[in-house]
Amino acid sequence: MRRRKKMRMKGKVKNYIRELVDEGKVIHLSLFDPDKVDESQVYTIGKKLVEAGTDGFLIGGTLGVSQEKLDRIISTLEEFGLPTIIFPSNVNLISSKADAILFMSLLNSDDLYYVVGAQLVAAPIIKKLGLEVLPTAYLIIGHGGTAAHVGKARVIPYDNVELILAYSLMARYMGMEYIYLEAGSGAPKTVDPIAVKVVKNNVNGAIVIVGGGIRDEESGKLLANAGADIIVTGNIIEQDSEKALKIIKGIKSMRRS
Ligand SMILES: CC(C)=CCC/C(C)=C/CC/C(C)=C/CC/C(C)=C/COP(=O)(O)OP(=O)(O)O
Ligand SMILES: O=P(O)(O)OC[C@@H](O)CO
Ligand SMILES: [Mg+2]
Repeated sequence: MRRRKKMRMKGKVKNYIRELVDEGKVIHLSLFDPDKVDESQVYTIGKKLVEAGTDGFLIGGTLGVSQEKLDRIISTLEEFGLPTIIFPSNVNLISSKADAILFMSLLNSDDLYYVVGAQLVAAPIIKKLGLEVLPTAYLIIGHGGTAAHVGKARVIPYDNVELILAYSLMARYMGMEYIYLEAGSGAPKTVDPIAVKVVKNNVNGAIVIVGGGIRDEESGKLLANAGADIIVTGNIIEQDSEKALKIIKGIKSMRRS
């Protein structure tokens, strides 16, 4: 594989995503959880994911993420010249090595800390580090997983499309540009494609990210067809990287009309 020239994506991630979306492409982002991944495998797995067509990397986890390991994993993934985007669970996951951060607010949390508290503490640090900010509404739906527990989320039922849409509209009206519909890492079921379709069709100008429990090509394509702009997979990369490559290839073969 021709190594993409090592272009710094700092400050260019938002445009990179927007261009891919405008070209009618469905974006795939590979999630590396520093607490779960074997560091010696990061380059090898990353290389396979890039060859399969992944568009960039999310790096983050809920528990057990040390700053040192986070930095080392980001630096390794930087080699591929694709965006490295922090997927934070708390303020300890801010690293100058990354190109951007999903500046997430867990809008359906019962704890203000996860709505505006962590964000308040993080903001001046992000400014100092010059990290590009992707303003994101993080909505935990259905199963929720570790993130729901840690983030004290009042999980939105899978089938409550009306509520998912209301949260998404609220987020957009507050100026957020990305809406992350999260079923939770390792969820037994993904977010419902119907919910994705309703959000994509009704929330003007938002980039819709979908993740949680996507374990096969079929579900990846279903969610992409329903309107997801960005598909995220994490656990399947850790558990069955061959399957992860299939999911990526399936998504990357799609073109929006
Ligand atoms: C903006 C900043 C710096 C912090 C706030 C971030 C927020 C809103 C956190 C609240 C919700 C939360 C705990 C999000 C975690 C997102 C995440 C890293 C999910 C990935 O989950 P995994 O850690 O991979 O799950 P498992 O390890 O259980 O598979
Ligand atoms: O690990 P999976 O289930 O792919 O989920 C990805 C991401 O949405 C987790 O927060
Ligand atoms: Mg984790």
